[in-house]
Amino acid sequence: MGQVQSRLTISPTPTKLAWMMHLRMLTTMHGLCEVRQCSKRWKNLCPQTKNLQKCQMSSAGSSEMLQVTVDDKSGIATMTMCRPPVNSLNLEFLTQINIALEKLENSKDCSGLIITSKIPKIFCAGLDIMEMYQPNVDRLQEFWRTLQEMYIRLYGSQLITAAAINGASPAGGCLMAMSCDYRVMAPGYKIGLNETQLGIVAPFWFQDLIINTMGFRQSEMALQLGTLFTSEEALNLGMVDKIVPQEQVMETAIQEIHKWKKIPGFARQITKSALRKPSIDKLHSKREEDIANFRDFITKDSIQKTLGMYIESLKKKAK
Ligand SMILES: CC/C=C\CC/C=C/CC(=O)SCCNC(=O)CCNC(=O)[C@H](O)C(C)(C)COP(=O)(O)OP(=O)(O)OC[C@H]1O[C@@H](n2cnc3c(N)ncnc32)[C@H](O)[C@@H]1OP(=O)(O)O
Repeated sequence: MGQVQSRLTISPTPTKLAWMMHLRMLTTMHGLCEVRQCSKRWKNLCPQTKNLQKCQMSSAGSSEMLQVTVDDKSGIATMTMCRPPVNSLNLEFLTQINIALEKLENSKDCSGLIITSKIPKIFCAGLDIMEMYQPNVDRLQEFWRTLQEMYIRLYGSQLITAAAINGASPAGGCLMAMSCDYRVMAPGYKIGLNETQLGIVAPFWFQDLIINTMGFRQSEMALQLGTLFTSEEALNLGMVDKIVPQEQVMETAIQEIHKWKKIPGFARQITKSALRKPSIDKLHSKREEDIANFRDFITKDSIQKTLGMYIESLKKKAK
């Protein structure tokens, strides 16, 4: 990538639910208008946002879960996930992604976004299963709301968005990739909505997203069977748009965004919004119902038992 203008590093946050709720309230309160007033560089963020970042960093420790860089010349941002071992999405990680998405969305200097991973062979393992196993119910609901938020922000983004899928991308990882405008993937990995294989159910908005991406019939089969597709199968189905060797994934995503940037932005954005708005509106209108449904489903004894067995199988496999 060319000259990097600035870098925003968001580090892990404390785990307390109260803090997460506070964070959400702050991001809502200091959302659109304040961030718009921010200067060109991330380091000149508005006071409220700066404080927010300081809080996060000071309570953080040294690991970096999400790195965001913005290329000065092209206005293309790169969001690199780095939450070992497999970039699974827990409440804190999702919150950081949402904060970064909000900032990028409201920066007049950013026109495109690439999402990728720093973890070898893994794009994103989907939701952190530990969030759903023996959960605290308040946190579980907040977790789901934060995932909804990520989908609404990413699928509804005005930016040109691309997923540079440089590793495995099951379930929530596939959701994240499909929420982008374009997907370029390296060969030899798996991607798909495999929820039924875990004994859980992809909610209606996951279903709508895959249907919007690759059509009803193929989605119907993929969802019921919980199929994880190879990169090549995903390309044939239209789940991803291009396969290139691993080392070319990022550069290809950048080139693709450049191509999209040649289209008048206003026309492209209105078109995108018209196409995606019905799905986003549907989730908005059923948001609380969807959270309650998720909570009631996940906390069932039978589902807890199934999740416990799945966790065990993952642990055994990892040994
Ligand atoms: C009404 C609606 C109701 C419910 C809807 C709920 C929707 C859920 C959507 C989801 O996203 S569910 C999550 C689905 N994800 C998966 O099934 C992925 C499972 N993981 C894998 O298949 C593999 O780990 C991998 C292909 C991603 C990577 O393979 P590999 O490189 O061989 O790593 P390991 O399998 O050895 O795993 C390393 C380490 O990471 C832990 N782990 C893996 N995935 C997750 C995860 N999603 N959440 C939390 N932890 C995960 C795994 O247990 C290993 O941990 P150790 O402590 O044993 O090292």
